Amino acid sequence: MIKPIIKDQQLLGKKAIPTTKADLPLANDLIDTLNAHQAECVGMAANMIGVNKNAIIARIGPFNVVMFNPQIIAKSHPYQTTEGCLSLSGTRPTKRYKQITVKFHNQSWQMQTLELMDFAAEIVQHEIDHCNGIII
Ligand SMILES: CSCC[C@H](NC=O)C(=O)O
Repeated sequence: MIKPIIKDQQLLGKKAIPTTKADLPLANDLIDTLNAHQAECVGMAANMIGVNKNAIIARIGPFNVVMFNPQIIAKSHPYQTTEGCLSLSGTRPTKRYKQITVKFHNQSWQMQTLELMDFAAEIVQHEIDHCNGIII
């Protein structure tokens, strides 16, 4: 189901609760809501759709990749960039890493590890920040 986007900075400032297998259906709302905003958005965290759980979605090339309890286990090549967010007006400067390795439970609740670079890595870092209550 398409959910409204949360803009309340106090709600978005909370650290997300770890997900369990019971949270798998959340993937459908993340996919539907991201698809509804595909013109202006490349990723979302569950708290942006009103669910304070540790889950994100990222558009990686043609794929919508849902990650439960994503964790960055390696990162390299820091750089400065500027990002915007559906939950925020304007843009803000931030530090990101060009290359990351992220570990997560996928939509079959299997542990998966992905190495990501450039924009895909940037999206995942942005969404994991949301799960930690950090908005850019
Ligand atoms: C480059 S990272 C930006 C991610 C952002 N999504 C919001 O959480 C968006 O604009 O889609």
